[in-house]
Parts: sequence; C-alpha cells; structure tokens
Amino acid sequence: MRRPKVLTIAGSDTSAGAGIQADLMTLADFNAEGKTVVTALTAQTPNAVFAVEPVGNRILQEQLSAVKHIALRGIKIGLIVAPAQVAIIANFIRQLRQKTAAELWVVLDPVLNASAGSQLQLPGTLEAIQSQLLPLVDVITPNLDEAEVLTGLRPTAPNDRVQAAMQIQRMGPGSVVIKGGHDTAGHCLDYGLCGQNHYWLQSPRQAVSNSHGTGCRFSSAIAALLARDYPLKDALTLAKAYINHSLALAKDSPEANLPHPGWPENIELFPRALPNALQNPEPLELPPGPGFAPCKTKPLGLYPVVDSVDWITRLIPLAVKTLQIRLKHAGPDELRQQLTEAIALCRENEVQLFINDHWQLAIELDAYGVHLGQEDLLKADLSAIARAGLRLGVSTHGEYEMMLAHSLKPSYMAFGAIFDTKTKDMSGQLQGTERLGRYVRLIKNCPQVAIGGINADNLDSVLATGIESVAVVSAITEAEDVRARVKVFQSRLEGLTC
Ligand SMILES: Cc1ncc(COP(=O)(O)OP(=O)(O)O)c(N)n1
Ligand SMILES: Cc1nc(C(=O)O)sc1CCOP(=O)(O)O
Ligand SMILES: [Mg+2]
Repeated sequence: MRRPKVLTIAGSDTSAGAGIQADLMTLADFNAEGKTVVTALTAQTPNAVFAVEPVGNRILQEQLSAVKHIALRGIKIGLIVAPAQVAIIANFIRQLRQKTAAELWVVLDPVLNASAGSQLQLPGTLEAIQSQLLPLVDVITPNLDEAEVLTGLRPTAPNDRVQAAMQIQRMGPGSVVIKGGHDTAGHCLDYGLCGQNHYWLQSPRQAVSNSHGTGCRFSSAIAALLARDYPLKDALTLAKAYINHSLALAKDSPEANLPHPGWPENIELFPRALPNALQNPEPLELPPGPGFAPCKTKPLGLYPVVDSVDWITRLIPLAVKTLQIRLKHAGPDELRQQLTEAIALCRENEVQLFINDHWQLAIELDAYGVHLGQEDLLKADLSAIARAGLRLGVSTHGEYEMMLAHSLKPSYMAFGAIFDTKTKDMSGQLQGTERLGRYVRLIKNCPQVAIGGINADNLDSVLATGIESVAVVSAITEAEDVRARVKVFQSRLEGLTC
C-alpha cells in the first residue's frame, strides 16, 4: 500500500491553518491520499472566528455517499456542528464497517473546548457525539479542555490523565490520547491509553504566538499513520515530532499559519518516551558517569545470535567478530557454565560477545556486553551495567521504543523485526525496509543493527537502507553450508566499508 486513502470529515477554515485545509496538507506530509467531506463553512483568521454555517444534512449525506465506494483505510473526524450531523456520520461509519472487512481506523479530534464549542456547535451536539459517535471511534484525541468537557475533571496531574482517559475509554473509543499542549509546566506531557497500555511522551514547551490548527494536524497525522499500519504508540511519537517541528518553524506572528514540515526527520524534535510517568515523571535517566562503553568494532558487521557454546566454537574460525549468546531454556547451572565458557572463548579470540537477558551474570562473569529488550531494560540496573564497563545493546520495535532507547545512549541499537521470522513471534512488530531506512537516517551517533527475518536473499534490500550491521539467527543456524553462508554475509557487509 503506497498511499492509503484517508477521509477527513471536518469544517472548512478560510485561514487554511486548521480544518479540512490543514488536514489535507498533513495527510500529504504522511503520504496518505486525502478525501474530504465538509461539515461546515467557517469564516476565520488564525485568532478569530467570524461566522460558522453548517452544511445542510442533504449535502452532507451526498458527500458521504460520494466517498462510500472508496477503499478508505482511515477517517479523521474534526468539527461537527449539529446533532443531526452526528447521526448521519455515525450511520455512514456503521455502513462502511458492515460493507468491508478491511481495517478502517476512525480518529476523532473532538473540537469541544468550552469557548470554541460554544461558538461552533449547536446545542445537543456534544451529547450526540458521546452517545452515537464515541462507540464507533478507535482513537479520540482530546486536549486538556476537551477532556474536562467530556469527564468533568481537568486532568492536570499524570494520575488524573489516566483516570480521565479510562473514563473516556468507557464511552467507547479503544484508545484515548490526552494531549498535554496546554500543560503549564516547562514540558508538555502527552498520554496515550491504548487498550490497556500506557504511553507517555514528553516534549519541551514551545511558546508560539499562534498554535491554531495543531489539534487538526495531530489527529490527521495519527489517522494517516494508522492507515499506513503504524502501531498507535509509534503514530503518536511521529505525530508529536511533526507538531514539535511545526512549532519550531513557526513565524512569530499571530497571523501566520504554522508550517507543514513534512515527514519528521530530525531526532532533536522527537518527544522523549517516558516508561511510566506515574512512577517517575522523568525520562529514563542515563546512568551517571561516562555511560556505556562503546563497541570496539564499528560497524558490528555480521552479528550471529546463537544458543550454544558449540555454535560459538564453529563461528569463531570463520572470522565472525560479533556474537550474541541467547539462552532461553537453560537451568541456572547450565546457564552459568555456558556463559562462562562462551565469555572465555570469545575473550581469547577477541570476539565481541553480548549476553542476551542475563545482565547480572554478565556483570559477575565480566562479559563484553549485554543485550536487553525493552521490558528487561526497565527492570535492569543500568548504572551497574555501565559501572562494570559492559556494553549495552537495546532492542527497539518502532519509533516509541527507539526514543526510549535513544535517551540512554546505548552501545548499539537494534531495529526489528525487519521481516517476518520463524525464530520468534514478532507479529504486530514488523518494520519493513522503508521504516528501517528512516531509523538509519534519524539515529546519527549510535551504532545500529537490523534484525528479524534477514537472509541472503533479502540482504541487499536491507543494506540499501544504509544499515551496516545485521543480526541473524536462522540464516546461519539453518544454513546447509554454514561457512559459505557466513562468507556471503561477510562479503556484502565488508563491501559496504571498502
Ligand atoms: C541484536 C538483537 N536485537 C534484538 C534482539 C531481541 O532481544 P529481546 O527483545 O531481548 O528479545 P529476546 O532475544 O530476548 O527474545 C536480540 N536478541 N538481539
Ligand atoms: C530474537 C529476535 N529478536 C527480534 C527483534 O526484532 O527484536 S527478531 C528475532 C529473531 C531473529 O531471528 P531470524 O534471524 O531467524 O529471523
Ligand atoms: Mg532479551
């Protein structure tokens, strides 16, 4: 799917800073093809609304009929001005869902804040949205004012944000994103309740004289990204980076529209992912001191991940310089014995050996490095790993996890799973080469490794992204001729650095 089709159902804004005009430009920035259904005409500048006129029910219905045959992957809903409009739109979504088995994401930007709401909406619209539309919505993106209108509680503190999101979730939407753009602290804290998972994103507050249209852009970006099969946590991360970029480029004029800056490509403008703002409203802290030791060999090159000392013994004579031992089923005695042998063998042969998961043993046995997944990362004593001089490699699956890992300045970051793999269930976490290319361009000063489903046949497409190291399991361990397979990988990877 190159350019998924996404419909925006919203009001027209004469200033083009918000509404359907801003939605279309945002959808284009995220490579989605926009379709439009107009709910109202407005006459406005970035800072004043002069007139709002709802379109009649018949023309609203006709517009929806005209797009109902399009294979839509996403719908973004913005301004709705009358209860009758809510009923027509809800009916349209119900019919579309009945008609097609394909996934259709519906994102609602509720445009409900008390002051604008009183100017823009007819009485009964809010109640109609709550009773008829919310049960059909996948993601709702209220700001603090709108969350307060929906729940009666202003969710200022992180815990209130969770409570408010849960309350809104009970009204129907599977996911609730409470935007922190109106936070008064030095940072904005955005919170996503996605099913039962909690995601927190922190960005420095940017004071601009006109932030008109940020809500429209944010929700349109999310709709486009969901339509492109991004998981919601990654869509949030990218949508926030987009808003941050737009605000950073804003002209200091109340009349100037915020720019549409294109796909986010500057890591400095990405939000920081916080593991759990309830326990700790700060980003994961870098361990004090010099941080994690760098890897000696850069790039890591071919990086086989194996499950025994036997495999390490076979691969060392083939000039493999980076290895990982990944033991998932060994009991404590066998684990200690295998790791002790593997570490000694690799040290003797100047091979960089990473221990998967078992960071305490890795420290105790003075290993070269450890590799941790995101969940282990939150439980591990990162300062102890850094103090002991061990390298740290971190798994990431998408932009949200990438931002969590990036704040730690690890010795390398792994991006996966690039392709489907039989070695581990990675469903819902496949990245593909287009996304891999974006990670490679974003992360400038940390060695990078791609993993997941990489084999001799698809290696060229992986290397075309600019990645210089690949971690593989089955491509090596299931090769008929291991020596020949290692050579294939080595020659293509070495070719990159010649
Ligand atoms: C290089 C590399 N990248 C990713 C992984 C996956 O690690 P993790 O997320 O900890 O999952 P398990 O390997 O423990 O199943 C890896 N091992 N190596
Ligand atoms: C262990 C593992 N971790 C992944 C991740 O994306 O984090 S993918 C993966 C399996 C890699 O095996 P193969 O090379 O056989 O596909
Ligand atoms: Mg692990």
